[in-house]
Amino acid sequence: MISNPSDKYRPFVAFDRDFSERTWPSKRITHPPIWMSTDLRDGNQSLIEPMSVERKLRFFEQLVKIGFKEIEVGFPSASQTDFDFVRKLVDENRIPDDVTIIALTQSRDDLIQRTVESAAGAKHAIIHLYNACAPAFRKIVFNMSKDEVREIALEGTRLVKEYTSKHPETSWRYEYSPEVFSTTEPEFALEVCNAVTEVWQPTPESKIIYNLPATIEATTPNMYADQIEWMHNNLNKRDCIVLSVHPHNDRGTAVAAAELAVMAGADRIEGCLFGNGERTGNVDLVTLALNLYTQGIHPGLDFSDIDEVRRCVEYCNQLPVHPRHPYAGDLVFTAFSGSHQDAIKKGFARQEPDALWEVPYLPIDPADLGRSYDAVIRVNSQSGKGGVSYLLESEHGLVLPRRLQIEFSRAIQRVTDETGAEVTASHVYELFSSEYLQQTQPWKLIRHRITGDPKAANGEQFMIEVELEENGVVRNMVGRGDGAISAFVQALDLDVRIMDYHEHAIGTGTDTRAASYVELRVGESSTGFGVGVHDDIVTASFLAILSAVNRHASIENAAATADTVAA
Ligand SMILES: CC(=O)SCCNC(=O)CCNC(=O)[C@H](O)C(C)(C)COP(=O)(O)OP(=O)(O)OC[C@H]1O[C@@H](n2cnc3c(N)ncnc32)[C@H](O)[C@@H]1OP(=O)(O)O
Ligand SMILES: CC(C)C(=O)C(=O)O
Repeated sequence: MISNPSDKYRPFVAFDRDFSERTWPSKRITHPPIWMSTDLRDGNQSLIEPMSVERKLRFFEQLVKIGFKEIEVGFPSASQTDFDFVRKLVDENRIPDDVTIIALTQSRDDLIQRTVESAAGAKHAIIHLYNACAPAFRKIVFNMSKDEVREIALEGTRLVKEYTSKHPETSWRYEYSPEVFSTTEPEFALEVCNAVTEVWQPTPESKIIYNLPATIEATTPNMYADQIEWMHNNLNKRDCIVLSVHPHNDRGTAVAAAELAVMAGADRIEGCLFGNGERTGNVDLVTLALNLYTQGIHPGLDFSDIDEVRRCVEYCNQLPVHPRHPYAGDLVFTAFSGSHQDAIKKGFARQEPDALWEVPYLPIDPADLGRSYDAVIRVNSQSGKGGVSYLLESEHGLVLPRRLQIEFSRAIQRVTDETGAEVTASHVYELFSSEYLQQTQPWKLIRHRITGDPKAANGEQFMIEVELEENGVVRNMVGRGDGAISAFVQALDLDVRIMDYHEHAIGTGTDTRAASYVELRVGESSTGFGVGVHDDIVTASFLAILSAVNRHASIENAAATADTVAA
């Protein structure tokens, strides 16, 4: 990089005066624009390996399924593949009646003729003609004056009119793009478009499309919006015009540019799915459509199986969609960090099925896009109790009390810190199970029998006879209490106090099981949890007590071993 970039680059300025009449900043988008997919043309021409006819067909069918009514199908005069593809669509009646195909051409006689030939016979078709109008292109590419460049557009328009009139079986429309509009003087772009209007003679019933491309994105989206609003205000016969935009993403702001352009008066947007296209891409139509959806406006495009769309596009373009791509990436409905997981978990728990969407951190309900909640929360070293407990609850129905969540997430943290890797949902359960459910040393429950006597003295209403193993040795013990749990604790004859107790059912119907969580203090030690899961709720609570006692013993043993080693 050079030390003073202003020696090499100048800020782009569209107007040589302030465009103070702008109104777009206070506008809101209230309905979707007309969408035009240029995946099969602008998207295709940017690929390392352009699509075969088979891939193009598959893409076309996907676009129709999503709900596009305008689809640019290629640059038929550029290659036999493109020409054959368009003919195949027409000859094999593959274009639904409510879909209009678009074919792009340079403004050259032979190319226009072949383009019209490719689409002739379709029910509805648009011939899209372009020529670059920006100063650098006039000087470098064409070496022409403004008048000569305007004449390229007018001559092309006359030829499109002439050749299309020979095929009245097709309902033709016309689209003109002053290519590189983004860096063209607005007055000149206006002059060319108004002159084209005089030649084409559009009507309110049969409108012309003026597409104003940011062929190269040159400035901030607000300036593009100014350019669009100025054209919107000044074009002749505005009621006979569909005003279209075609933003590229050179500065990474194509989506914003398109949105502001719609606020500024654009009726239509051209772009590609997931932002494929020349260099940094065309504007991403998926993001635009779903941005609208999250504002409560149906875009008229259906992305309710976004993974299927993504797979199709990846196959056809032979390019991956980034894992963080808005709405569609593999990781966009996944939270790794603890506070995000905690908030998402709480959000899901409170979200009513038909209420306004309010889950923190998730701008859209993944289910609306056919994504599942399962992938929402994943656990690594950045995760806290929220993610861990969400996985146990969603996968295994275990609703951990808050202090147990904290206790167990420390165990997970130790593993993720050691490995540096993500812990899968099944690994979380394995760790939980070995930490709490499979602790059978020193105590293991064999069987028990409880009898109750309501007339017995206080604290003696329940009697338990319990068979246990202590370090593999069978022991039969008896205890009494005012409940089954206190009777069991008495039978154990250990210095333990139950500090907290929770229980809940897992599942419904005949498959219902019970989970018990016990927070227990042994002697004067700090408290620790135990968990029991069983078909019978009383047995689950005994298992939870033994789990807590056994965990305490194993922690003590580990500490004693560490002391011995240190000594
Ligand atoms: C921004 C965009 O995406 S625009 C679309 C771009 N896409 C493509 O170009 C892909 C398909 N194109 C092609 O395959 C070829 O360009 C073809 C087949 C259309 C034409 O090929 P060629 O005849 O070899 O011409 P080439 O592509 O080199 O174009 C350059 C010539 O066309 C002229 N030209 C460029 N654009 C236009 C235009 N829109 N209208 C008229 N003439 C044009 C140039 O001034 C140049 O003329 P010159 O040879 O007299 O100097
Ligand atoms: C032909 C035009 C619309 C184009 O693709 C562009 O300017 O990017």
